[in-house]
Amino acid sequence: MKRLVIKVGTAVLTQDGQLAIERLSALVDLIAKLKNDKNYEVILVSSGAVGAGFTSLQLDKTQIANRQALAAIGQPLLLKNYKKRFKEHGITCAQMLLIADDFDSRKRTKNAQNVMEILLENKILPIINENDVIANDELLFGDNDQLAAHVAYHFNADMLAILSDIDGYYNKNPREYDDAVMLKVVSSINEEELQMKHTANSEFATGGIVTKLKAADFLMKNNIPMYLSSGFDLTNAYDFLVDDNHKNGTIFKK
Ligand SMILES: Nc1ncnc2c1ncn2[C@@H]1O[C@H](COP(=O)(O)OP(=O)(O)O)[C@@H](O)[C@H]1O
Ligand SMILES: N[C@@H](CCC(=O)OP(=O)(O)O)C(=O)O
Repeated sequence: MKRLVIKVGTAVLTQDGQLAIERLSALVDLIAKLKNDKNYEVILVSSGAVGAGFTSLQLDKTQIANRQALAAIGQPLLLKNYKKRFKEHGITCAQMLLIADDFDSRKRTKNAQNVMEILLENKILPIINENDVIANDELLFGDNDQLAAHVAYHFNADMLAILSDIDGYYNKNPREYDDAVMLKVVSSINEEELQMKHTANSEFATGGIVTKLKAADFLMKNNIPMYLSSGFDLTNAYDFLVDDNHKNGTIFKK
């Protein structure tokens, strides 16, 4: 049986200060298809708590403690929406809030692994986010891309799929250069690419392309492939994840 981790970013889940419910629903439909039709085990890593929190309370999001408070407000809102839509497919959700440090502790990792196996055995959909309230450094410098990579590794996934606001990895930033070309298969990432400036495209996001490259680099070193594709238009994700047909999007694989 295949075990997939799917990570979705803030830009996909929010629009103009609101939750992008249509995109969230489309993501839910894709995951339901993978679980119900293909019998895959799926783990969802979802950003969007800070953005969702801002829909209820407009705190100054340049302050780290405010962003943490927004995450605390937004996380249940996000889960409420996921739960409602997954229920329409007969899927029950569970929430796991983790920070990078949790994977430094063997005991904590083992506890989380035990819980994960019980959830997956029972066909539950685990939804993971960073535990933003306590993850001070993470909110400033970290991101869910790398958390998702650690989730894929520690929970023995066969692949990580990142559904982003960009449809793949290009030889240069496609938002700055019209002649940028998508790299469909990437088998190594060099130091220079890993040191590029953080360039998150949405105001509530912390990632950017570099965090995706770091996630891919970590996974490639551990022989787990990563797929990067659009979370706005899921056509390519359906082709690849449901139909095993790599028409577009980037596969990072050694
Ligand atoms: N070489 C590149 N290929 C693709 N995207 C790039 C590249 N360089 C910079 N970017 C930027 O990275 C963004 C993706 O990161 P981000 O906005 O954080 O996505 P997400 O919200 O899905 O985590 C793209 O929208 C693009 O603006
Ligand atoms: N934990 C934060 C996510 C921050 C983050 O990594 O965002 P993104 O770069 O869009 O994946 C939240 O839920 O708002």
